[in-house]
Amino acid sequence: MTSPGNQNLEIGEFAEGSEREVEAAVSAAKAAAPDWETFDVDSRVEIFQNAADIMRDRKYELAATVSLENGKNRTEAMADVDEAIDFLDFYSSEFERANGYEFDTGEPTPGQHTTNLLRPYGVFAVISPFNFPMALFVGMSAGALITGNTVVAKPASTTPLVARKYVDILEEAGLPDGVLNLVMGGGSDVGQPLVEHEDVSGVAFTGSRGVGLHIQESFMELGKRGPVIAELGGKNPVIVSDTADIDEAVEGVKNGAFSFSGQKCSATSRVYVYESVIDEFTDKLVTEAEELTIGPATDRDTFVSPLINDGALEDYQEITEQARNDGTVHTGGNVVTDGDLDAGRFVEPTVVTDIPHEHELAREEHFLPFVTIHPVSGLEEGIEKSNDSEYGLCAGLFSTDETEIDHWFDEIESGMCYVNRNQSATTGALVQAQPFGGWKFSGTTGKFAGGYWYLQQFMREQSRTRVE
Ligand SMILES: NC(=O)c1ccc[n+]([C@@H]2O[C@H](COP(=O)([O-])OP(=O)(O)OC[C@H]3O[C@@H](n4cnc5c(N)ncnc54)[C@H](O)[C@@H]3O)[C@@H](O)[C@H]2O)c1
Ligand SMILES: N[C@@H](CCC=O)C(=O)O
Repeated sequence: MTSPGNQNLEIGEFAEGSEREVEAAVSAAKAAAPDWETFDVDSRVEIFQNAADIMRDRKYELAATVSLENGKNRTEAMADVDEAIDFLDFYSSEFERANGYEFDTGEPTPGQHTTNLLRPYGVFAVISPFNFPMALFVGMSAGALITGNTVVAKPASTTPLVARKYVDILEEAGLPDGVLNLVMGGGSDVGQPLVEHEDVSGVAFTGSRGVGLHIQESFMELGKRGPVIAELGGKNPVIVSDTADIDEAVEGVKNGAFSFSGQKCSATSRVYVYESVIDEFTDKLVTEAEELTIGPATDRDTFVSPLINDGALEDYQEITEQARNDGTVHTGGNVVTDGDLDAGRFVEPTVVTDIPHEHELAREEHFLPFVTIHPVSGLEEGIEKSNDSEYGLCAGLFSTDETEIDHWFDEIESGMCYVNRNQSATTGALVQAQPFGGWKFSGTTGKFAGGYWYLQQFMREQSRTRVE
């Protein structure tokens, strides 16, 4: 494997698993499950707290690995590692606070004594995407493991190294053999047989809508009864009102649309701007986009980093060509090959107008530095168009009118809702403070990662009554 920003730089050679490795991994996870369930709350929590400490000590090395392997710039790579540590800290403290989800429910009638508890399902498959190779791999697998399941985990085929490092960290932190099993490889060679394996009871998946729904359907068809906890894509809308501070809105949309080159499920992708301010907003966004530094992920001042693979580069060329034909490209639309950049997959941040609301460029998730701007007559039209999507992940509003803000919070169909956030209009949720998940086709459970109702999904309830 090579680095997305420099294809002359070898990251390493990695195993490509198949059904045989899946079989061995599931069998190890199944064998380890009974013992792992008997670990008490404190012993389990201690392992994940140890892992968080090790990651804090190795933060710069891990972030550098993320940068080289998946092309995140320095800030984004550090945030990825920080988020992983936050997941470990938060899930540990939550599991501890809930006493492992075991409650004494008292004496329903004299002589009877009852407890109510949540118990693990058994073996979970954890399948993660390339774009948060540390945070999402760590977060999902920690959710499954701390609740007493054993895990077979498959990272994205483009980011195996970060996953390997985390598995080693957990081993060093005290996780017993067989509790977490890593199988590297592709979606159809490893992911699909893993999901379909008869001893896999539940799946935690983050990735595209198509793959996530396919996993859910496979589970149903096979008559499996455990959960498919899937976090899927987004087509995240932002409304800019005529009462907004336009400079703040431009800053928020620029950061939301172009950080990590738009390769975030939370990326800002369509902006509905009141007609009276759309020209000012567009001109300023174009100026800002043109000032962004495009470069290797590890360079200190790089903002726009490379695309993950050749497929993404081809998609970029295709959609920008379509935008030229069907709309107006104000800036961007080109592959960047200046100097050393021809060794990587670099592209310009792209701002487009005159694309009809119904156009697929304004409806499909592209996962690229590409944003469309659309005029609206006011808040109602902005909300109607924002909600007219099969996705419901993140949304933003820029307005200084309290009535508009309250109305938008009530009406917007979205998991994460941000008002006047110049840091980013739609990206950058923090674990625990801003739990992350999607409505509609952006997720399957309505419960959010890094939130107070996440861990329970990995467990099933049991009521125990004993007559004394
Ligand atoms: N909602 C969220 O929290 C969130 C977070 C990050 C990324 N995403 C989404 O992830 C997508 C981008 O990541 P990606 O390109 O890695 O996604 P992807 O769906 O292509 O791949 C995700 C994972 O699924 C595996 N996979 C592929 N086919 C499979 C199959 N048939 N069975 C089982 N596993 C299979 C892949 O190998 C990879 O490990 C975007 O759609 C983005 O919105 C969502
Ligand atoms: N949690 C991240 C997005 C994860 C998906 O790509 C954010 O809030 O930006």
